[in-house]
Amino acid sequence: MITVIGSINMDLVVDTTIFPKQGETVLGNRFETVPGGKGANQAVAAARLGGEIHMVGAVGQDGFGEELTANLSTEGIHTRFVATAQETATGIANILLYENDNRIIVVPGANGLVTEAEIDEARELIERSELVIMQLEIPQETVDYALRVCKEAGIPVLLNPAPAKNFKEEWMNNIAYLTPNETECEEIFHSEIEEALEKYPNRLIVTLGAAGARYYNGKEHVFIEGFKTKVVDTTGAGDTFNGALAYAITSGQPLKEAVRFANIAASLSVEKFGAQGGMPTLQMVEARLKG
Ligand SMILES: Nc1ncnc2c1ncn2[C@@H]1O[C@H](COP(=O)(O)OP(=O)(O)OP(=O)(O)O)[C@@H](O)[C@H]1O
Ligand SMILES: [K+]
Repeated sequence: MITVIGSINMDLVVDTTIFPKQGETVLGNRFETVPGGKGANQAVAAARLGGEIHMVGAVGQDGFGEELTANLSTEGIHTRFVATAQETATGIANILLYENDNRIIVVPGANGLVTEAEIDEARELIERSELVIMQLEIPQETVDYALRVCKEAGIPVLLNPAPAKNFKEEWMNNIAYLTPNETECEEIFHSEIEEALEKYPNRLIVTLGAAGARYYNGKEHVFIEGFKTKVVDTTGAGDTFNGALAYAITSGQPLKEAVRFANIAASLSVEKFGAQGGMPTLQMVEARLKG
């Protein structure tokens, strides 16, 4: 059983060919609301593969909150510890798609109210988990506290350090697996990737986009190649990688196989639109692994 402690957002996606200047109004092409937030996305990725997943987080007392909680339940995720905050709205990400790139404004809302009290409430659940997954879209103090709770209980933590600016290197003592992409790795360790990897053998796994992922096994650098595929939308690739890595590790796969499994799962996710849209089932990953 895996517990995910993290963010739950509604992504408000606007696709436009004209970008407004200050004070200007333009007409966009398309608008969609899609469930997101790194916490929820990683929970969905692991659940699609068949993992038993509990989510710890918060939404507001509004329509988006209801919709997002229902979405998690539909994916088979336990939501008993998804709190409904009275004081603030559900977290949102306002995503503007423009000229094959994006501009994003995140309003954390209820995600900012995932506090130590919520961790205490879920403590019994956390202590029963085989693995806890976290990211950095909830308050830093909460991550700090949850890491200490997990350390005391001997529960391994997989931490996806995004956004990287919220990471503290002292946390490494309490982290079993850290999964930055290359930019995040440099931002966190202020050194060459090789040097950081050698400092944390079998614990620091750096994702390399289409190229796959790498880590250091104590003797040599290990590169696990990505699976070449036709990309539709890479949103959610990192989240799929993390959810799948957690699932594979708790299924008893050695690190090398687990990273290969996560690469394959993430390669399937980039073939479809949206963060959660392309997250694969176990059968889909196994079929691609067999080639
Ligand atoms: N174009 C691609 N083709 C195949 N696999 C991909 C591609 N892009 C990403 N992946 C897979 O997704 C994983 C995570 O990608 P990446 O290193 O870009 O992380 P990220 O920056 O956190 O992703 P994102 O923020 O886009 O979700 C990679 O390790 C790889 O397995
Ligand atoms: K996708």
